[in-house]
Amino acid sequence: MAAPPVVIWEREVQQLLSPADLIPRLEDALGKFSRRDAAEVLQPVRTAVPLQKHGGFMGLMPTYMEKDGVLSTKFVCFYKREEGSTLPAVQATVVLLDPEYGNVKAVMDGEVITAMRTAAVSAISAKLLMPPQAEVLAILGTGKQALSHYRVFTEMFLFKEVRVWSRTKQGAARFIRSIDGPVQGCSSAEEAVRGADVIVTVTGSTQPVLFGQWVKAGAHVAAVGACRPDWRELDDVLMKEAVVYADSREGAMLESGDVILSGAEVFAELGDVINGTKAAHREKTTVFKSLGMGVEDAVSAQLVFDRWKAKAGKF
Ligand SMILES: NC(=O)c1ccc[n+]([C@@H]2O[C@H](COP(=O)([O-])OP(=O)(O)OC[C@H]3O[C@@H](n4cnc5c(N)ncnc54)[C@H](O)[C@@H]3O)[C@@H](O)[C@H]2O)c1
Ligand SMILES: O=C(O)[C@@H]1CCCCN1
Repeated sequence: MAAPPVVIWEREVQQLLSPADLIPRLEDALGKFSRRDAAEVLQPVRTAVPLQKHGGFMGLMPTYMEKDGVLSTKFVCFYKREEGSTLPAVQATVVLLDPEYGNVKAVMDGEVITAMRTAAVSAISAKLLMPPQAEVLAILGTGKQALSHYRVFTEMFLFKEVRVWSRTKQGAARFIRSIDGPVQGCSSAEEAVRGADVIVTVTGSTQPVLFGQWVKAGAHVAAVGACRPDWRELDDVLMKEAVVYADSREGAMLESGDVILSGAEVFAELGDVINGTKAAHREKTTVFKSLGMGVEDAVSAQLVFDRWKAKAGKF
């Protein structure tokens, strides 16, 4: 009989994971995913079960990395929350299994993993696609992902100015209080993004919050929210003018309202750029449409588990 699973919760995951260690593993995983070699990564588009009564979805994100011996799934519930709601917008748990025996090895909090790996993948997109000498970063939204994107982007890049916009004054004030570094609060999304070299959209909006006419030619946009086929964060002008990259082409075609409803073409996956099979058009306006992938959670969870074992002196 297999040993019972270990439970690794939020504070411990936080202590065991860092963007600097995660980024090379995520780059490797994105490249493997885009090679579509079933022995490297098997990852179907997530199943989303509607939670009609609560205005949300339960996403199931299984992944198998045969060569690396990693089998995992994330359960993630995400909701469209009304303004003023105190309930969380995203709740996640990652389960790591033994691919040979099929038993669960570890159950871990998925909040820190989701926050960190999503921001790290956006930072990889910026590293590959933002204009050279990018000076101004703008963040639209001030929730959990906004915080993790601020932390990872300011750790990885040197911006002269960071701007943030929230739909509420309280949201912006809370964000500014909780970060440890300079940031300029803006009273409109337009004010925040005009002239910005890199723009991150991390809102719970289902309608466009970023419009192409505001975006400087050559800027890079990492679009992280709007993960349902009828939800938007970006308008048609931006989607049609930009060169569009995605984490998963299939995911974008099935889940991204920004891609589906604008009719924009996905030029490449981030993994294609990492593999050198598609160009990084830094000289053009670029959009990275992030939907989030199970393989990102798989490598993050494996890293947490390896570190946990080393710390506990196990195996
Ligand atoms: N791509 C990925 O891998 C990935 C991973 C996690 C979360 N997400 C998505 O990113 C978004 C942010 O997630 P989070 O965990 O930071 O949520 P959160 O609830 O902590 O923050 C959401 C932010 O969006 C703002 N917002 C909500 N509705 C808005 C509207 N109509 N207009 C403007 N602003 C609005 C809120 O005020 C808040 O600042 C969500 O859409 C979530 O589903 C994507
Ligand atoms: O990949 C993820 O973890 C997220 C969760 C929230 C909805 C979008 N995708």
